[in-house]
Amino acid sequence: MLELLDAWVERGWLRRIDRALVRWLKELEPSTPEPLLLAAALCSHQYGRGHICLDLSATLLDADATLSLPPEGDLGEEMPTKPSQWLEGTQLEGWLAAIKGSPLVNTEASPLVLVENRLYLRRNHGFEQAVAGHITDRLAPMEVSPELKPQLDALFGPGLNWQKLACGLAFRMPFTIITGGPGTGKTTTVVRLLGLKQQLALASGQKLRIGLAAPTGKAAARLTESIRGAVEKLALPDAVKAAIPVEVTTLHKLLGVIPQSRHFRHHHQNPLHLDLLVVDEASMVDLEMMSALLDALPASAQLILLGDKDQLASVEAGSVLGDLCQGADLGGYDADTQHFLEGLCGESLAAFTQGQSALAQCRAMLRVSHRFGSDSGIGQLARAVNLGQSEAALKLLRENRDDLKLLPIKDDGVALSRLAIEGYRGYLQVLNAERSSERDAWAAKVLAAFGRFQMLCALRKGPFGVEGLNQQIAEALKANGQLENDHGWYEGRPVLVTRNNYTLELMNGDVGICLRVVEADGSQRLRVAFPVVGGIKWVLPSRLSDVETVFAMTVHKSQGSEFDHTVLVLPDTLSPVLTRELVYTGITRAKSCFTLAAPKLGLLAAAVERKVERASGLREAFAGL
Ligand SMILES: Nc1ncnc2c1ncn2[C@@H]1O[C@H](COP(=O)(O)OP(=O)(O)OP(=O)(O)O)[C@@H](O)[C@H]1O
Repeated sequence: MLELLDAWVERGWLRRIDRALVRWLKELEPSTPEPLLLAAALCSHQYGRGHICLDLSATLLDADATLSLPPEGDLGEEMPTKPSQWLEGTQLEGWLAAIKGSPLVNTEASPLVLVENRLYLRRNHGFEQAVAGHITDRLAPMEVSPELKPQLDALFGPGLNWQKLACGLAFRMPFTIITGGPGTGKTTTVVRLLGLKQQLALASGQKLRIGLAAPTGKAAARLTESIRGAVEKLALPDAVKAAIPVEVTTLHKLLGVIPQSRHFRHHHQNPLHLDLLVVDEASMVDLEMMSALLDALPASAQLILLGDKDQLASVEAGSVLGDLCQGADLGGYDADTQHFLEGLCGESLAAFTQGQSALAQCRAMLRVSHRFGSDSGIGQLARAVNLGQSEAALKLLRENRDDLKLLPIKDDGVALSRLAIEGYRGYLQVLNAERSSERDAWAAKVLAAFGRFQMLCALRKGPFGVEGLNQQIAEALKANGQLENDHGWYEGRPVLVTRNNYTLELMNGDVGICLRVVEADGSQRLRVAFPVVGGIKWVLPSRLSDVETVFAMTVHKSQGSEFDHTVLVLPDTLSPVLTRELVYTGITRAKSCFTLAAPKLGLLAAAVERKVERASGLREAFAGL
């Protein structure tokens, strides 16, 4: 087995760390049967791809597809034995028996845990148990005042309105999930909710300690902006408005990062001082972070998660929001919740009682987009993609609507370069035209203009990956006289921070632009301007190590951001990362115009028809409740 794993590592099929785990297990227990060693290697490999566990029965059905082996493009001769070949003839019962019999599994502090057909690395099982446990503790309904209906009617108007019902659920349940697509009013709803809750608390002589958090700095900045706008619009006394926080922090900052460690300052022994916490962009929160967050939240504090369940799952392992929102389209309300919600809206909700579960009682799905009306191309395209209707999606893209464009691209890259030159012209013009403005104001204008256009792509490598596209676009802008240079540090270079830097207080996902500034002594120097709450942070390029040029950005990195015009560049071959969730996330980053640039249109259909599910036991954890 170890030789086989060596061959897989050499081929790039398996990570070194997966093999190291297996070697360690064999050292711990030299008599470990090979089927368990294989399962451990695959389990570790799956974890690297975002899965919380290895589903053994799914693996037996299609081992190579489950692990997407061999990687794209590996057509070499003399293939090593594939997992499917090694497992040929293996029955689930036999595999489970070999796993269960080992002291490495399901014994005290054993490195592996088996639950039904799911094999976990112990720490992942721990995180999953912790998340399920903390949420289960928050599923008991609270008493609701009869005054709630008129109060909600005053905020949302009479009748059936999912925003109102979401708000109602958040008065009834200590844990609430509000999910919905772009512009369905998640922020609006939660701000009205916070206004009402704080108003009631202040009237009874208390003040709620409210926290607002998002997974990345970019998402936090965007949310701060939209919450501030929504609070201003509230028809509430100034004293109440002043008691609603508008500043959103990152989850890392909220929990208190301890540098060089996986631990946080806040945990169950040093909980957060909060009565209510709202976490936006919850689809980006991975299982480990969710576990840390719930551990740090006092039992008395209410938690509200906001997010779009159909977006890509977190970059790190897990698909917490997706798992918790399984079946949310159906409603799934039991008789008590149905009665409560019908009392609030005065209409029958009998159509929303299928698929009942304990979790469904604290979930509301917002169903009407206020940003994209029914005739909006972006809205219709997002819906078609979400439903897996690839033909309808293509038809919409071909209709040449104002807000949807289709750009077939050829090998020479000319069309794409032309689009980039056009798209990035705006911020480069602002950069030059506003140079004489005050320094921070200039940078703020350049950054705002840069945020109006963004190219997104699926992959990192290859001509249609982030590296190839960045190079191509920078070259095109330089050749067109818009940039002074196309490598190293140059004025106009937009950069993305790729790793949290606590010293500089820059977070993974932050975007800055390199500008030539005049120093106090009259000398000129390149500095990178980053938007921060209340101003601009200027950083010398030499202090920035983990950054990359961001004319093109992966869709993964774009989560939590929006751009007026978003271009999604598809690759020329089908890759495992190209999925419905990725295309949907790319489309929904667009505020007013979306362009699909594709060398092969057929790939759109293939991607849209492929929905990924990350293996985890979170759904099962709530199924029986
Ligand atoms: N009930 C409503 N009636 C009219 N307009 C609304 C309503 N709810 C929200 N809006 C408007 O729709 C827009 C989007 O709302 P909001 O930002 O709350 O949505 P969201 O779901 O948080 O969006 P996203 O997370 O995609 O940015 C805002 O301009 C908001 O003022």
